[in-house]
Amino acid sequence: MSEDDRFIELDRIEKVFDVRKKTGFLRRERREVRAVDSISFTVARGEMVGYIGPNGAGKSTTIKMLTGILTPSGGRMRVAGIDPSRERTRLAHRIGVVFGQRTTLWWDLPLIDSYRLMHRMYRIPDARYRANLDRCVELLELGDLLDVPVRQLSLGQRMRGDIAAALLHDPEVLYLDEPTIGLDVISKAKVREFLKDLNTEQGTTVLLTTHDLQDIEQLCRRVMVIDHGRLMYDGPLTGLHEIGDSERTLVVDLERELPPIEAAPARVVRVEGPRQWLAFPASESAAPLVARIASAYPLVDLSVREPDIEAVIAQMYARQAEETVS
Ligand SMILES: Nc1ncnc2c1ncn2[C@@H]1O[C@H](COP(=O)(O)OP(=O)(O)OP(=O)(O)O)[C@@H](O)[C@H]1O
Repeated sequence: MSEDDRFIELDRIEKVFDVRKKTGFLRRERREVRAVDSISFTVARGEMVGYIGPNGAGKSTTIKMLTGILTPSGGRMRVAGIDPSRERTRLAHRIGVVFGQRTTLWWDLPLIDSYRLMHRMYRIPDARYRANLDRCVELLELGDLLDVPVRQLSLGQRMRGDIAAALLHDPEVLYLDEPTIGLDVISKAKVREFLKDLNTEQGTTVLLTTHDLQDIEQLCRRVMVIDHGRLMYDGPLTGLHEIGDSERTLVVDLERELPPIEAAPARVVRVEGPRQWLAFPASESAAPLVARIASAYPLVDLSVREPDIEAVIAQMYARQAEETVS
């Protein structure tokens, strides 16, 4: 494996928090929280990977370790050849971070002043700063916002401002923690479009944490699923359907109301007038089923619906929980 193939590398990384809880007047109970539990993965230079999981799964803790904010309790980690917790400042010049729930911009200053401060803090060469700022202002449509104090920006405007701030120093890696949270549909589309271009045109490596599965569907070919600090899945988004053992749905419009269609292994799950919904295993090909129904029933229209990823993940967690109990 070349250096570029292991641009981000985690080898059995752990993070254990020591939590002290008050249980009485003078009594405190110590408890260990294993937020990240022996996680290993590599991300190649230029990849865009989704990092998903339920609340408290360990996503933010992983990202904080990748930036050097937190030191792992065990394991080995490298980002662009650098050990994040040992050389946090050196790494800072090579990575950009956007935390959707928190801004890195100066609240009371006009947007442009935050950028000027970052220009100096990161010692970005003037020409590069100008070029990056111009590109971000154009693509993220920030032109009219540069003189507005950050606190007056809408959430979507602020998020675009934060993304630009993370990119002024030309980072090779961008970590995004919930970049579309709370945004309206149009702002989400703008942010996604920008990230897609950034990845394909600039070759920026992106690790994306999100609860919005459309972010993943539209941006990432590879997805990692984490739960209880453990990596449960690492592969293409389409593979999640398979391991979720999920079903696809055939929506059939008939010429008139008829008794439920018989077409095993598909089964009718809903009927509304002449429209019937049939569920069938996602692993089965739809073509023979469609052909059989078309030859035996008076069809007007027909469509296949893919399983909902959210449902697939929920199913995956449920199965994992069952396995733990049994
Ligand atoms: N500083 C801390 N001290 C103690 N426990 C912590 C600390 N930070 C996180 N945890 C715990 O570690 C676990 C993982 O938290 P983390 O924030 O990484 O999850 P997450 O996947 O990012 O969740 P969310 O989607 O809700 O942001 C949780 O049980 C959390 O309570």
